[in-house]
Amino acid sequence: MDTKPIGLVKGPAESQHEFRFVTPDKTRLKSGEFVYYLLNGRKVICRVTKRSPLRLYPDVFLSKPEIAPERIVRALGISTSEFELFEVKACIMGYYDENLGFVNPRIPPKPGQPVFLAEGETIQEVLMKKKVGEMGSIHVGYLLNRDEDVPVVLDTALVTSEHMCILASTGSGKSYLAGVIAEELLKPYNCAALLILDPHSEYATLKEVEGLEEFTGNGYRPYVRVFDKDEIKIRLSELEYDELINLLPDLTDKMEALLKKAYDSLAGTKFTSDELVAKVAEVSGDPKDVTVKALTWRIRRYIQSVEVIDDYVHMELKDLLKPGQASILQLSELSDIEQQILASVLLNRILNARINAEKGLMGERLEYPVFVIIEEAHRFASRDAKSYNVLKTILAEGRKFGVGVCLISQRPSKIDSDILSQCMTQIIMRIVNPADQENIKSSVESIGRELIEELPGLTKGQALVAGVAINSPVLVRVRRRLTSHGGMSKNAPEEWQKWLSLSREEGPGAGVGIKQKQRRLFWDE
Ligand SMILES: Nc1ncnc2c1ncn2[C@@H]1O[C@H](COP(=O)(O)OP(=O)(O)OP(=O)(O)O)[C@@H](O)[C@H]1O
Repeated sequence: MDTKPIGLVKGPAESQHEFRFVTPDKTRLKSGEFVYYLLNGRKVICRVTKRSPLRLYPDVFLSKPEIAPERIVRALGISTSEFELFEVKACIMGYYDENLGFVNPRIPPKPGQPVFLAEGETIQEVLMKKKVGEMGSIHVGYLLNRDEDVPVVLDTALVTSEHMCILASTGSGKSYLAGVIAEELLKPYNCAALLILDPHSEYATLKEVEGLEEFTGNGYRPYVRVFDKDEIKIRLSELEYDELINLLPDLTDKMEALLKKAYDSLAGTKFTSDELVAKVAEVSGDPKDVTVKALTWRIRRYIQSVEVIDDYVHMELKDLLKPGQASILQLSELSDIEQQILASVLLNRILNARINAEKGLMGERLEYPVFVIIEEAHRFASRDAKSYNVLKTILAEGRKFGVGVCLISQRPSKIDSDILSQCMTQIIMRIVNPADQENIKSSVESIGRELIEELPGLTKGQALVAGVAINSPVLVRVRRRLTSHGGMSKNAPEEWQKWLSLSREEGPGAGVGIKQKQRRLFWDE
């Protein structure tokens, strides 16, 4: 890296946090790049926030597109360097002190003081709380503006305790990145207890980690368990009263009162739907009453027919959540309501099990912190979702009990802002929708306006990472996945042509053979 200054400080600093410098550099000092100045021999890292030309070519020099303005300037005997100076605004981040960690000196540089482009090593030392492969680290990718690979690494402890969100328009690479984070969490330097709510069945490919060398060490090998629809069960008696009435449509006040009485007298037992029906009849005092009949019909029609709710079977938390294991719940075949109720019941049980373990209380316990990745989070975290209340509680209080959440969404404006603002690490990729951009500006305070403006210009696999798990917001190109990505965009023309060439091979009338081959082609490859 060049150790010559890249610019000189212009005038007195605007505040303790910001200053401007002048540079002839035409290409390197983009918004989001890092520079430094020296303070008592220490390198104080600053982030470039804006760059503007100091002097523009007169319009008349630009009137003939076939003649470059530099040629006109030279023909007039003026130096082109006069027109090639830029003013750059920089925001002071701080320096790294071995004892104190990251320190903001609050002493801006003096006018005329040199400014240098920060070396990758300095950026890592000052801005990253962890190094690649260090215990408790998540290597998400590399700095976007650099040709050399400057790793961007997050602090797992802060990501998992203070929650995270990944927000972007569809197709920007959210689930690819979430896969990278899940891989990191399953590495031997993390051994996470991870649960993934996967409404599009995109994460099953993480199972490949079990056979990869990179994930083993000191006798450790991660385990990935994929639960499909038939294995995803919650017991009826685990439902809160509110969740129960949410499942039953058009309840009259009388029906609700009856159900509440029956529910309360069964509370604490592992009751079945038949027992609930019997209890409704019993507490009413008149089993032939029309309200009893109407309520019984609803319980049979709307609870006994919902596959995810079972009288006896439920998923054991200890099977779902273990250090070194990822459990992937494939929810694609469940209705929205079933998904929300499942999330609500499961998250409630997880939180209670952690509270029991931390406070030494009786009941179901989980003895270690857990991390839950929730795809399509707007479905679970909007105010009208049945899982809203428990998510709100976990986002507010989960930190104390070791329940961390990663919310992933392409519609952040639909996520309640109280919930979003509790995600203390934010990864934001390309966002085009203005309502979503506004929502991010208001709920994600740590990101400056100038960085938010970069969001529409990001391309697939590029992200803005900010928050507690890193010392400064940075622009990142996401690293390559070690496992395959389950949510690959389909290449339709390629698949159409494969299908046709197969059907030609088989010849006309070979419909059954074509179907079999086609199935093999699309699903087994
Ligand atoms: N960092 C990356 N490197 C290489 N390919 C990537 C990267 N990120 C995303 N892609 C590719 O871009 C496509 C879309 O990515 P992905 O499925 O992660 O998007 P998404 O934001 O989750 O979309 P959706 O909201 O529709 O689920 C996929 O084909 C994926 O393989």
